[in-house]
Amino acid sequence: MPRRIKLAVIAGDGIGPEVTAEAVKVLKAVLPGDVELETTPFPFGAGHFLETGEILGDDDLTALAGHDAILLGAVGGDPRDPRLAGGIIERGLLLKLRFAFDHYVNLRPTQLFPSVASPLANPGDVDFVVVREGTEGPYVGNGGSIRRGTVNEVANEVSVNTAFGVERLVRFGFETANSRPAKKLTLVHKTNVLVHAGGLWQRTVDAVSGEYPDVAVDYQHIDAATIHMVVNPSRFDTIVTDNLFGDIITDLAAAISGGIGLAASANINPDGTFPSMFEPVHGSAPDIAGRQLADPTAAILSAALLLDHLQLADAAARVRSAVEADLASRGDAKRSTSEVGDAIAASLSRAQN
Ligand SMILES: NC(=O)c1ccc[n+]([C@@H]2O[C@H](COP(=O)([O-])OP(=O)(O)OC[C@H]3O[C@@H](n4cnc5c(N)ncnc54)[C@H](O)[C@@H]3O)[C@@H](O)[C@H]2O)c1
Ligand SMILES: CC(C)[C@H](C(=O)O)[C@@H](O)C(=O)O
Ligand SMILES: [Mg+2]
Repeated sequence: MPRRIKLAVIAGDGIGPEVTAEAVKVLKAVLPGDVELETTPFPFGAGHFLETGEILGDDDLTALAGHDAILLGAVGGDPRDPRLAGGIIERGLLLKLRFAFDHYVNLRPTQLFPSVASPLANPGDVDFVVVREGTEGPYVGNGGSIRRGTVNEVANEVSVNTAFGVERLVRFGFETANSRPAKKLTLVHKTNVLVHAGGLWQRTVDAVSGEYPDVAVDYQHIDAATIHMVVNPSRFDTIVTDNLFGDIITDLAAAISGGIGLAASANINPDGTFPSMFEPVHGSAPDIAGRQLADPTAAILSAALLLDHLQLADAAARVRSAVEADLASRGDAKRSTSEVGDAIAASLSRAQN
């Protein structure tokens, strides 16, 4: 019996459909003959909301939950569109998925491939992974505003950090660090100012570190971490951090390692109760959408993370090698989104035969 993978595909908005098509193409090219890929498209996104008024209902969550994994392109429209104000898509769709499916690990690997130029003069060996918490922090929606629109307005956005949530993330961080050659974990936070949340994170790292004697532990404040990431990124191996710091630092990580078009991510539910979701770090890029200008590499590398998650490590490694070879072969000539996907898929199909 061939193994069947049921993949839900939320192509989304802007460049989402363009890059997702290439990721699916690559998945089809790399999967061994005894693995069948069944993709089911879901229309969610800003465009779907504007057409139908629907964002993501309970029935939709039930339908998605019946899949082995979710591949997402990007969602979100023009930030100036008043109909999309208040993060209606980001909160009502993307974060709702991450929260409903308990994607408490947001894994964002950063690697400077040998042939890729970094804006840093001396990047050194850039190879680290950010283990970002995905279901807590200031993202939970615990906030509000009083006297809205007046000069006396007061707005709150409370960061929620639970012992349960921090510990499970920190444990995943130590497992990740322990599995990597450098075995180094850096907690990134702001313990000098956010003393309550920071204290919980620091105490949790201290407590769990006792179980991982081979992992060296370091700490950096988020502001200093941005300096180190630019001046000496090779000092990082595994970064453990909260939801918001992780969001910001992974855009910086992308920028130093070849750009946002190469940055992949995985929203993981490690115990497998719910499907994990794989998506590029980037957004829907309305400024370049619909013109085949987007680099699909981030989506393709996200598909490699999906393969890892489904225990298809060989296929994942082959996608990464094909991407590495493709990056090395890139000259000055601009290729379209589908030309990049075609080239990577073709090299995988050739290797298969
Ligand atoms: N996971 C997601 O769905 C996700 C993530 C981030 C932002 N968003 C949403 O996307 C919309 C646009 O957000 P933004 O402009 O802040 O960020 P963005 O990542 O969409 O774009 C930032 C810049 O990077 C460029 N870029 C992004 N992806 C690229 C690619 N694959 N190849 C080449 N260039 C690329 C864009 O052209 C733009 O100049 C917003 O609605 C935002 O909320 C969604
Ligand atoms: C669109 C937004 C909600 C999202 C986040 O902040 O997590 C994005 O920036 C990301 O990095 O995936
Ligand atoms: Mg982000």
